[in-house]
Amino acid sequence: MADAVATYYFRPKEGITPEWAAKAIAEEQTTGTWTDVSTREEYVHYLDGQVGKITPSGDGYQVAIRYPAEIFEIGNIPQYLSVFAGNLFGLSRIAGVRLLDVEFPKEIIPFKGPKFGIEGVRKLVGTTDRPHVGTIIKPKVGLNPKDTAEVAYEAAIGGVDLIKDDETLTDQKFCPISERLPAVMEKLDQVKSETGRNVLYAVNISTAGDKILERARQAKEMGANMLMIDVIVCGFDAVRVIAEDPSINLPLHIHRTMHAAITRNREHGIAMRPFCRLVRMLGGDQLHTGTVSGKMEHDMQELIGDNRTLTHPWHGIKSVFPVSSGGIHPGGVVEEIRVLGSDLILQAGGGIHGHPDGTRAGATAMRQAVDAAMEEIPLATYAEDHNELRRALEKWGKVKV
Ligand SMILES: O=C(O)[C@H](O)COP(=O)(O)O
Ligand SMILES: [Mg+2]
Repeated sequence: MADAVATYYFRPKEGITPEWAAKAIAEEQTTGTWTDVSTREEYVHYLDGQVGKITPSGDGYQVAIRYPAEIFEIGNIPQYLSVFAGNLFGLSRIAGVRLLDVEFPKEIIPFKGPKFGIEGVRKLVGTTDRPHVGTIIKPKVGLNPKDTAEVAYEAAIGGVDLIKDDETLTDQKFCPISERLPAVMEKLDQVKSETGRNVLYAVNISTAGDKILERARQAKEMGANMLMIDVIVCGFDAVRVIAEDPSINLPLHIHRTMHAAITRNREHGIAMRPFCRLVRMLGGDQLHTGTVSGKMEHDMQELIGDNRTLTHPWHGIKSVFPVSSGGIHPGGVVEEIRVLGSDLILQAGGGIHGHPDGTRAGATAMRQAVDAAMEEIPLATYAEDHNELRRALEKWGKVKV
């Protein structure tokens, strides 16, 4: 069996050598502890972590640690995480340590991955190469089911391919799924009969571990055509449970609320990359990875690499649609596509519902911006005879998000 290799950035505290720190990580995560122990029998050493070459990186170092495949309980993601990303973060002689990436050998990926992937989602929507445009209904909480459906209709008729709930909207009293989902689907059916376009609605089924599968099945019965999961707060296994259930068979939109508590610090925590790999192997079809032009903190090189991790060939597992979301508006669309390519979902909440002429015009403006980018026509030129785009650029063209 091939080994798994995890790459870490780390910075030892003063007086601690990088060699000591890297060995401490490898030992803590495999067969050692803070001192030698008489119970570490000779026969357990085949599970030892192997420390690779240590190279300087920023204010610290980078190292690859090889974990023998046998240390993993195949298919047990909580256990995998405890190996790659467990106790090591708390070692007090190391000032900071960040898990940057994991090379997973095929042998420890017993999962089927996305059922749809980029190609499958494109088929549902009926596109070939342009980026998809999505919207998050705003305000993120508070609207009743009827108004939610009305906003969804306006966005869909204006041109979006995808509508999604926001991360904090689940099944509260003011907008229960049992009323919201049928109301939105009815409006999307109306859009289908009026325009022929198939628009997806990712209803947020995030909930407790013992309820999520039931909630997913109920959503399917109520006519859902996509499901959304907040992966960090629900846990990675939530994606697997839903993706593997044969009765569901719907594309999964994966939001990463809370990720920045883990991913944002460049010196400590876990980069987005390992999360991208986990979501892909576990069956997410779309995943938020960040934006080039939006409101959330990001590192451009990491973002580009994260999106590639989702879209490039990998162990024969289907690709995942990367989602740019958070402070996106028509003025940023060209830059997003230039840097991230067109296998991308551009999702705007404020950047659609905040359009001076309302949601429908906001959705149309986003689509016009995508068309301009695909036709390689400068946005300002395209806006001259596309009123919705012009009005959006007047409002946000010079705004620093
Ligand atoms: O969940 C998201 O991605 C955000 O709610 C995006 O909202 P915004 O486009 O208004 O920033
Ligand atoms: Mg949100």
